[in-house]
Amino acid sequence: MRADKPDRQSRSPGLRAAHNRVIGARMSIQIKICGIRDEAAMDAAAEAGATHIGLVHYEPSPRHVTLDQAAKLRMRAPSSLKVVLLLVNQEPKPTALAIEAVRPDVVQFHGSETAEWLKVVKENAPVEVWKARGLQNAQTLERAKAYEGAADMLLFDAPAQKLPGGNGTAFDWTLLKGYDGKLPYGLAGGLDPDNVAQAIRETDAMLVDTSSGTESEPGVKDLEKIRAFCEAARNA
Ligand SMILES: O=C(O)c1ccccc1N[C@@H]1O[C@H](COP(=O)(O)O)[C@@H](O)[C@H]1O
Repeated sequence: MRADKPDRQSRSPGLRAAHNRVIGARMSIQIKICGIRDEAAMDAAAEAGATHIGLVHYEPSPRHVTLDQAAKLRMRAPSSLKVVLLLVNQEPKPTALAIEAVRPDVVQFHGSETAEWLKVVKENAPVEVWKARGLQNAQTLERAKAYEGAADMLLFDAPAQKLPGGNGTAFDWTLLKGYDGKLPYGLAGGLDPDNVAQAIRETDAMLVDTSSGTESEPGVKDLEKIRAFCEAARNA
């Protein structure tokens, strides 16, 4: 399923998959490069055809950017890129301040935020809301349905480790074959230029997201890997 289909949320997963198989070649996957910390990486992502960049505002992460740095990158972002602000378990006031300072297109909640909390954010700010979920088994997939009506998209990632995300580990994508929820989903966790095409072919994800897989070391983007990731995703 791809985001540019207006009826995507009402289509059953079985029909969605069939739809992708029939016209997938004409529809484009959305590509997010997360952990952007400077303009060179942002420009490389835009030139390579990424649709989204992620700015991680989470101090324990090697990709952390301050609100000031995030706001500057946001202001200089090319119009082809949607800017995603990544937050982890922020209290209501810091969340509101972060959204006001950065003015992102999307907020990605990557902690244990509840559906009720996401609804409050959506009611108060003109942003798209994504909820990341670490996927362990069929039960965690089922529990993700709690975000229907609260989030615009789910982002399935590997279960949390040292960090809640950004650990460079993949999960068992076959779990997603059992997904029968109403929300569209994106795929994250250990994606890199070598496995992203397979991930797109084997799942019904509308977006692929990479952080570690496009770095030379934690927190340092590799521009060549960004290009290779986008090319592999576009050609999948
Ligand atoms: O990138 C981070 O440092 C990060 C920190 C805290 C929460 C999420 C984080 N990143 C997100 O994690 C997934 C997977 O990343 P990876 O490709 O496996 O490194 C992705 O959604 C990032 O946006």
